[in-house]
Amino acid sequence: MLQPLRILFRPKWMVSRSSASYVSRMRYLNKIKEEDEACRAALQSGNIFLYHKLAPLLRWTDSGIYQLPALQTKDVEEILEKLGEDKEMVKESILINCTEQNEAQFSFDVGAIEQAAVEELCRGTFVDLRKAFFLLRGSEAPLVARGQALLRWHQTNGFCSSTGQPTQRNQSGSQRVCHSSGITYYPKMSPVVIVLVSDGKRCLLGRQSTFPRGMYSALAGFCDIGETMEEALRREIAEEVGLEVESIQYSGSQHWPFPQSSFMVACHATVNPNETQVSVDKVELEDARWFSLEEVQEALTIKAPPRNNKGEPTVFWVPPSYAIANRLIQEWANLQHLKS
Ligand SMILES: NC(=O)C1=CN([C@@H]2O[C@H](COP(=O)(O)OP(=O)(O)OC[C@H]3O[C@@H](n4cnc5c(N)ncnc54)[C@H](O)[C@@H]3O)[C@@H](O)[C@H]2O)C=CC1
Ligand SMILES: [Mg+2]
Repeated sequence: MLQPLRILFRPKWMVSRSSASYVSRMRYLNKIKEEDEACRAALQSGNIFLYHKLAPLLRWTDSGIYQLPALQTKDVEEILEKLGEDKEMVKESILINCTEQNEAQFSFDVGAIEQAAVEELCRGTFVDLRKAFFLLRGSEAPLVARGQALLRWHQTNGFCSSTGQPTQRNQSGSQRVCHSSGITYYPKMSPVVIVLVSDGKRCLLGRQSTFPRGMYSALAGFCDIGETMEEALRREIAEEVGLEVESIQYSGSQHWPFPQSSFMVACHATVNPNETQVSVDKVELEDARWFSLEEVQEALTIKAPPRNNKGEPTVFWVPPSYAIANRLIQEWANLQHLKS
């Protein structure tokens, strides 16, 4: 049922980049991920993003977005010393990526230290990622989310679920081992399918009661263990809106940090235009309904929805551009134009 991959969107990395530099960067990253000594050396000259109880340190800019300050390891050591902490703590940093100049990037949670003191020394603020995510630059948002996801995973996997003994991380933080049982634990994501259903003329969007007022999104659901992505997609649509999909086309994927790490696999799907009667599962969704191209186009133009005096949005709007749901909706609208 899954149709062959067709590139609807051209990711930025496909545009023009020398493959040699990409290959050498990935090999370097893999080396420092796997080899403790190499990772310790990379940390010496690396960049660190600070978090406080998982809230990233950010700076508000004049252009109305947050900027992610990258601190040098020696700066973080200095801050720790100024605050009377052991500078060796910096070795707890977790490797998240490396720049095109092969500078390793790490995340480090200073949750045990007084928040305001660190904020003052760093000239930034620790902001809840839910509030900051859509106010970050497109290149920085995935990095912040990845750093947070890895820190959260380490903070919640300190003990072996088989023996109850403490687990030990490697230097990069790419795994944790229980030496008593020999079990190795790796950071985990939950696979989720997200799908934009179309009947050929309209698309189906739904909202959960927890969504901000007026916001509708593509339908999504966690994959059950042992399921293929296609099976999960078919089941979720049947469960949530009582429809049976006829065809599926893969679009793209995204790491999504909320509420925890999900691996979002985004697809388009079609239903029989003669069988479009929606029956909403009210436990999962507050509402789901068909939207015309005109309605969707209007919603796609809204950057920040107008709000009433209680601060609630007053119009129909869709998730912002970083959310893969937005990309699905945009692709669907583009396709309708090509058809007409
Ligand atoms: N990036 C994007 O554009 C969008 C992302 N999403 C994300 O997709 C995810 C899944 O969507 P839902 O409709 O909520 O899923 P869903 O339809 O599977 O319902 C959620 C329920 O599934 C169960 N569940 C099963 N496995 C779970 C797991 N590993 N983690 C948490 N709950 C699990 C829980 O009972 C939970 O209440 C959400 O985390 C949401 O944030 C949703 C829409 C847009
Ligand atoms: Mg759902």
